Formats: sequence, C-alpha cells, structure tokens
Amino acid sequence: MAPRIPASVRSFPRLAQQCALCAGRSTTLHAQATRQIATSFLDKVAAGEQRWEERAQKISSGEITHPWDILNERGYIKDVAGNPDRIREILRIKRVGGYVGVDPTADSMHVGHLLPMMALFWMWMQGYPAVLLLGGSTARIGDPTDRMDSRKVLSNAEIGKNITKIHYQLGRLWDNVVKLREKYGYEDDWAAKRALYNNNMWLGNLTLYDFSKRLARNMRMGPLLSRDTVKRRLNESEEGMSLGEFMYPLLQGWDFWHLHNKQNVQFQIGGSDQYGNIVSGIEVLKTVRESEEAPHFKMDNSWQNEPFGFTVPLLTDSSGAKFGKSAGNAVWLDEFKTSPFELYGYFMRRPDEDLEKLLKLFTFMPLKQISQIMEEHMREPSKRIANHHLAFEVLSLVYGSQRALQEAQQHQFRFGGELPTIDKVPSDESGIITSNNAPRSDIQLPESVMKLPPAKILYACGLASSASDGHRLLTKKGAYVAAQPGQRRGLVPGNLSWTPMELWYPEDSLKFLIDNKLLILRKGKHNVRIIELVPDEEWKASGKVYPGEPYTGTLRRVVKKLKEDYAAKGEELSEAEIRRMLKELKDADAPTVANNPNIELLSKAEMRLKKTEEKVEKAKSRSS
Ligand SMILES: Nc1ncnc2c1ncn2[C@@H]1O[C@H](COP(=O)(O)OP(=O)(O)OP(=O)(O)O)[C@@H](O)[C@H]1O
Ligand SMILES: N[C@@H](Cc1ccc(O)cc1)C(=O)O
Repeated sequence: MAPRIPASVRSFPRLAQQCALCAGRSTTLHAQATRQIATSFLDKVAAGEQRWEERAQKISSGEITHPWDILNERGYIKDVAGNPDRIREILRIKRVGGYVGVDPTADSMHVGHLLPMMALFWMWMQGYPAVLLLGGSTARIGDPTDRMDSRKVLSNAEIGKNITKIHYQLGRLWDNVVKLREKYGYEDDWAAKRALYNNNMWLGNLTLYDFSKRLARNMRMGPLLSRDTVKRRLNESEEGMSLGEFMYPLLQGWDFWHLHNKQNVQFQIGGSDQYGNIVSGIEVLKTVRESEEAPHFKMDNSWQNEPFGFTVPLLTDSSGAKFGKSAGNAVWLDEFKTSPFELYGYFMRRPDEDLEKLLKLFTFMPLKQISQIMEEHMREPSKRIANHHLAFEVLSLVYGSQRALQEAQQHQFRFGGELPTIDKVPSDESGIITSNNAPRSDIQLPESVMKLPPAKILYACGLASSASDGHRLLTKKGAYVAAQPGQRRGLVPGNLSWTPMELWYPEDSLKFLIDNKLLILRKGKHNVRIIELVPDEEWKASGKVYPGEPYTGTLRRVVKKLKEDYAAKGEELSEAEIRRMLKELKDADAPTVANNPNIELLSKAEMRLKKTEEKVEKAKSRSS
C-alpha cells in the first residue's frame, strides 16, 4: 500500500507555498515538491504520528499519565493562559511544540532561568518539540515588565558578548538534557525536535510595513494600556515609558507567531512575571494569523490550533525576592561568576522543607525515586542526602555529570557506597573539547594584538598551540570569526553567525571588531574566545603576558630576571656574565638558547618557564 501523506506534511508551510504556485495551473511544481520529500522521511513522519495516536489512546485509558498532570504534580504550573480542559485535549491529540525565551541582557543565565526551561525539557522528554529562544533583538529594548525604570541601553559589544555566552550555555544545556534523558530511560522520539534560535533571525528583518499591516493595524490599544507595568510607568514614574518598551510584548508576540507559523509551536512557558507577555503573545499570534489575506496561506484557526501558555512559579531567595539579574541576587550558570563548587554549595544549603519541591522542579527523577530519597533524607537529615542528589542533578544539567561528580567528591559525598552513573568525557590530554569542558571563553588582550597576523591572534588567544599551528588552522579553514557569513564584515548587532578566517592582512582583522573593542573567534564546535581589547598600557600594568607576545620570550624574561635579581643586590651583570650563565643553562638543558644572537622568543618554552627559573636560581648560587 502506498504510504499516506500525514496531516502534518499536508500543512507543511513550504509545500503549501509550492502548491499555491501551481494552483489552477500545471501540476509540475506540485509533483516536483512532493517528490522532493523522500519516502523514508514520509515513513518516519507517519510512524511518529502513529506513535502519537497510540499514546493519545493510552492517555485516555489512564495507561499513561497525562503530560499536563505530570507538570502539575511536579509544581511547574502557576498561571495558565488558555482554557485548561482544552489545553489538556490539545496536548493529548497533538504533538504541539513549545518555547521559552531568554533575553541576553546579562552575560550569563542564572538558576532562576532554569525553571521555565525545566518545564519545557519535561515536555520534550514526553515527545513535544521544544525551542529555546535567545532574544537577540528583544534584548536591545529590554523587557519592561515590573520595572519602574528603563533598562540600560546595551552596546553592540555587550550584546555580542552576552549572546555568544548565553548561546553556548543554552547549547550545553541541550547536550546535557539529552544525556539526562538517556540516564532516566525516557524515550528518544525522532519527532520530538529540539532547537535553539535567536529572534534576531526574523525580528532583525521585520519591516515596518509588515509589522503595521499584519499586526499594528489590527491590534487594539486598550489591553496594552491596561497592563500593570504600563499604568505604573505612565502614572507613577517620572521617566515614563519609551515606545519601544510599550511595544515589547508585541515583539515577543511576533516571536510566538513566527515559531507557530514555521515550527508548529503552540505554547509558551515563562516565569510568573511573563504572564502578561504570554497573554499578549497569544493575542498577537491570533491577530497576525487572521490578517493573512491570501486564502491559500491562511492557517487553520480551529480549537486544535489554539495557542496557549503557562507560567512557572518564581524561584525566590530566602527573603522572598525573585532571583534575577536586576535584583542582584543571582546564582549564575557561568563557572567564572559562580563556581560549580559554589553552585553545588547553594543547593546543599537548601532547607529540609524545600527539598522535595526543588527535587521535583530541578530534576528529571521520577516522583517515586524522589519520595524514596526524601524518606532516606528524613531518617538522618544531617547527612543531607536529598541536598546531594539535588545538587548533583543540577550540576549534571548545567556542567555535565563528570563535573557534577567532581564537585560531589569535593563535598565528600558518599552515595551509600554507590557512585552515580556518569557519562565519560574525553580526557584533557585528548585535546577534544566538548560543550562541558570548553575553556574559559571571555578573555582580555591588548589592543596591539590587532596588528598581528591572524595566525598569531589565534595563538595569542589560545585557540592555536603556536603561530604555525594558527597558520595551519587558517589554511584548513578551521577557525571562524563572528561576522556576516561569507563576508569580511562584522557581526550584525543581535546576531551570532560565523565566517571562516583566512590568511588575510593584519589590518583586515580590524573589520571584525565590534564597537572597536570586541573580537569573537571560534575553533571547532565549542571552543570560543570572546576577546575584549584593553589599552596596551592597561595590559602592561596588569603584568599579564599572552602566548607569542613580542619581547616577552623566555630568554628575554630570564635575562630580565637575572638583571633584576642582581640589581636588587646592588650588582650589575656584564653581557659576558649573562652569556656565561645562559650557556650554563643551556648545558643544563634549560629551554633557552644561550648563543641565539637575536635573543629571540622561544614560544614553546613558555610553559617551562617555571622550571627554567628554578635552574637560574641554582646557576646564580653556584656563580656567587
Ligand atoms: N527567579 C526566577 N524564577 C523563575 N523564573 C525566572 C526567574 N528569573 C527569571 N525567570 C524566567 O526566565 C525567563 C527569562 O528571564 P529574563 O531574561 O527576564 O531574566 P531575569 O533574570 O528575570 O531578568 P531581570 O531580573 O533583569 O528582569 C523568563 O521567563 C523569566 O520569567
Ligand atoms: N521577555 C522575556 C524574554 C523573552 C524574549 C522573547 C520571547 O519571544 C520570549 C521571552 C524576559 O524578559 O524574561
């Protein structure tokens, strides 16, 4: 029997576009479009639909717990935007997609952000497609919700740095969620797609014409004006509100519409402060959907396609204040802002009465396992069993289970003689970089590095092991710069895209600078450097040296140190004496070349400097 075309493919937007082209005319385009979709793909889609139908029946018969009930039992649902009975039915019969958005208004996410994401990950584990959205465009305005003042306007460099850092944090979360799904044995369903997008992809190109025609013209002012934040800002704050801030919910709503149109997304999740934005988003989605004039592009608006959303409770600190960037009480997911050890410690300090709730919210453990852990914990609370489980699971999500284990060991945790199962990550010596062991991404270098050829910049920032390795990388096109794809032009603000680096002239590197001070480079998938350029004097004063920095070779430093040490004793070393000492070092196999007439820099010796200095000490004591 020929495979049937499932409903989801019939409504596939691109296909619909092709069909519209041939409507009433030749069917060649239609045939071409249909043929382009391989039968194996159709079979996969059909199998996915079949699975979903069987699942829907099992939910009806009570064989499988309804996903909405799972979210409820675990405490994820605070306020619902939509009719709960209808939502339940939609979730039962349809594999609808969901999304959570985060604005890169800081250079890291924090623990509070994990909460709406955990709800989304739980949906994904149950077979629903899930999108994490980075608000590259929306961050340029900043969500005004619950704020009495406007957010600080971010420079292109700040936005570029924030987007890059949060993009990689989100990618790492997804990698670890996949591992945790395996750990807990949840089904791997091909049709449950996962994605990470940046709303600058569509908001960056949205024309005022489209915005006005599809949305602004049809949207009423009343509901927008009656929002609490708007009323308070207009009536009580001296600063008032900018038009951009007023329009913020419309842009967030446009995201919802875009993801609905292109990715079958039908629900949005956020922290409880996002309720108003989610309600406005539903309104925007419906308004834009209805404003389609071409009948063949009009999307179905029956109840099965009703958009909805819900909020999760806010995670608060001990004083009840929302954990967040603005409140200044965030526990960060960036190891250089809050170390993994501190993050582990934060969960170790949660009081007994919060533990069950937190295990439900922050882990993928089945409820039965949580009850067992709680029983064990309450038998001997001082052992902090539940805290250790909680901290271990959160660290596995944020940094991977290998790192979680390291921190657990540091906290002297004994898992009743049984160590947790962890995924093996490549050792440091292997040189393989994964999302969980990627080195520090944000570094500083002096402005003068921009005068170096690109191979040396790669060496300076640690992406290459030497300048010649940098050269090799460039010829293989193995290094990238954040820029307009395929062009020698810097990044479009709000975007993160890459273009391969080449053996260009030093002055060409300047074209990729953001705000004249930020350069973003990458090697492989996860090895990123966000390079902030500081004035040369500031660099010099810091006493730091970068690999390959001119006039800072080992030999130079050894000579300088010899001279300084003797000068401290009130003695002056002659050239001949210095040469003799260097010769002695060479004979002692120290990594310097005594008879090098140019006193050239020996980059490889950098790491061995300490060893050399010890030998210098010995040589000095022998000669004195
Ligand atoms: N403490 C928290 N508890 C639950 N959800 C949170 C918390 N903090 C942020 N979120 C949610 O994470 C998502 C992204 O939040 P956002 O980017 O506004 O960060 P934020 O820390 O709340 O920022 P700010 O404090 O500057 O408003 C939103 O859905 C928000 O509600
Ligand atoms: N407004 C959200 C972030 C967000 C941005 C765009 C979206 O489409 C969704 C959510 C916040 O500040 O928390």
